[in-house]
Amino acid sequence: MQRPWDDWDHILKVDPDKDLVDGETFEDIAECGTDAIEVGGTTGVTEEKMRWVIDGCAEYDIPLYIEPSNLTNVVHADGVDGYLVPEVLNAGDVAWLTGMQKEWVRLDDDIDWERTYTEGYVVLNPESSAAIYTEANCDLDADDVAAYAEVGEQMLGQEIIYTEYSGTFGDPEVVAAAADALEEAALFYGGGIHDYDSANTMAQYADTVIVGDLVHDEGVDAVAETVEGAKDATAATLTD
Ligand SMILES: CC(C)=CCC/C(C)=C/CC/C(C)=C/CC/C(C)=C/COP(=O)(O)OP(=O)(O)O
Ligand SMILES: O=P(O)(O)OC[C@@H](O)CO
Ligand SMILES: [Mg+2]
Repeated sequence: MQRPWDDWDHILKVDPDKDLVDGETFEDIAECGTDAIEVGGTTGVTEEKMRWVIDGCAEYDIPLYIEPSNLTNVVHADGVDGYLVPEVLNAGDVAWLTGMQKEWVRLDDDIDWERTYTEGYVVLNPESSAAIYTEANCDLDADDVAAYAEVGEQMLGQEIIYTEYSGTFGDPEVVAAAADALEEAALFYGGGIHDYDSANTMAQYADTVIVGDLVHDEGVDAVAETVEGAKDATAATLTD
């Protein structure tokens, strides 16, 4: 079955709690070459801030997905193409696997299941907000991460496994092990991608790389380089 992310090599994750670089606009963001925009962040994301980004990006012809981090930042608005809901496979508290999801389903009467997908996260940077909030067990070696990826796909039916090193560049061997463990599920990688080479390295293993803080810290030209790195890795795989 065709999935929206099948052709995505690169996602730009915009954090509504962070500013754009001075002088840059949502139009610049939409046109930086990325395949899709995911809107989300762990801390400080309110409905109002979420709407600011969604409204800013909605008019451009690029897939726009909300990645909620809590119940209050799921926004239904024109221009939103869908929802990518985290399920943290290595969370220390089951609230981050099924608890918040249960509350969302209980309280939101407008969930469009046709456009709602889940991401089976393995959170791997113990210093990230995501790890701290979810009390994730990040003390995992490559075999552990590969096993989580397999559990996610084979036992929990996840179509996306997301190796998440938010804020720091991860270990390519760990990401490679996760890639080897998957059959059909897509492997997402995010964390610390900041230039052509870092994107190119992880895109050799991951189906899709996600770039976050770079857009807020350095801007769209730096992001465009990472798009190139990711696309070149995919092209090299196709000609192998
Ligand atoms: C069901 C609903 C409505 C929500 C589910 C919420 C869940 C399970 C969230 C899981 C973990 C999480 C907080 C994911 C958000 C995505 C993410 C990891 C964003 C990156 O955040 P960081 O870079 O760690 O934090 P900053 O915001 O500080 O940059
Ligand atoms: O901000 P960075 O480190 O690029 O991480 C991207 C993304 O995986 C965060 O959820
Ligand atoms: Mg971040």
